Amino acid sequence: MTADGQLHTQKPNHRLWVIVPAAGIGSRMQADRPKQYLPLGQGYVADYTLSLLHQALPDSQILVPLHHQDQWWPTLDCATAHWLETLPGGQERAHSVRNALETLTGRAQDNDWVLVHDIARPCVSVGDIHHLIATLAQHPVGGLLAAPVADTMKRAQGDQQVTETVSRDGLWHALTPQMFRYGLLKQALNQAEASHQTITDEASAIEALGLTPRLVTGSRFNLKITHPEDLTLAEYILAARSQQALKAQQASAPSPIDS
Ligand SMILES: Nc1ccn([C@@H]2O[C@H](COP(=O)(O)OP(=O)(O)OP(=O)(O)O)[C@@H](O)[C@H]2O)c(=O)n1
Ligand SMILES: C[C@](O)(CO)[C@H](O)COP(=O)(O)O
Repeated sequence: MTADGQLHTQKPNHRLWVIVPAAGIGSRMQADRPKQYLPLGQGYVADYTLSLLHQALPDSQILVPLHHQDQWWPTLDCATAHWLETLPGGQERAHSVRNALETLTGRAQDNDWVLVHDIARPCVSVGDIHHLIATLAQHPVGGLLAAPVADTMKRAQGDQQVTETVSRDGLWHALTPQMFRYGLLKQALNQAEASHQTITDEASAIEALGLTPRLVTGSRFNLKITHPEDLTLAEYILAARSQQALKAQQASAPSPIDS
């Protein structure tokens, strides 16, 4: 990784592998198909996420754990891309990530970085991905994109009666990508599995080893599509981003008097 934070993946001893867990069924979305295959913009949710990751990390292989009954993957524009490989997912997200790490046995070295990003987060930006990689370049543990909690947080009983207000001081929303070294992440997830620990992100498995992942501030636009209204939000975010890109392109284009 060079000083400019760009990851120039040289030969095997400084590789960055990308894992995109995509074996969920999106039950909370209440749609007729898994949410990663719902239409978004000009394509599907999965198309956006995968093509953005490839744009950010063109030299990295992207491993995509899929549900064993996934019938939609072949409909993606990028399904046959050489930089992608699919593999069987698992019962939980952590199992899907573990399966991908197993696939890398004999290919990845312990010191290689592994970046894990939800397929359900199509609005992540290239800038945030590069910022995460640059910030963690020399970090001994690794870390994750995160956004500080801005709302007052309440805890409630099952009937939504408030039981307490939870201090938001030091509270962050864990986002993805999350990035750790191959050997450590494999050890952490295997340990979590062996101790029957329920984990919902890679960082919590690392924390269970007594280590301290680094939070890297990321955009709140990097939402995880989970409930129906999230898809509408994602449409707005991507539309605004392409509008910004168009304006920037127009601003940098030579005006007629320049030519
Ligand atoms: N066994 C699983 C479960 C989830 N995921 C992936 O993990 C990410 C985050 O999970 P979540 O948002 O919970 O997705 P789903 O499990 O599909 O959603 P739900 O919990 O509503 O069913 C998603 O990209 C999902 O595809 C996975 O690879 N393997
Ligand atoms: C990994 C994650 O996106 C970080 O916020 C989140 O934990 C995934 O949780 P899910 O229940 O699998 O959506």
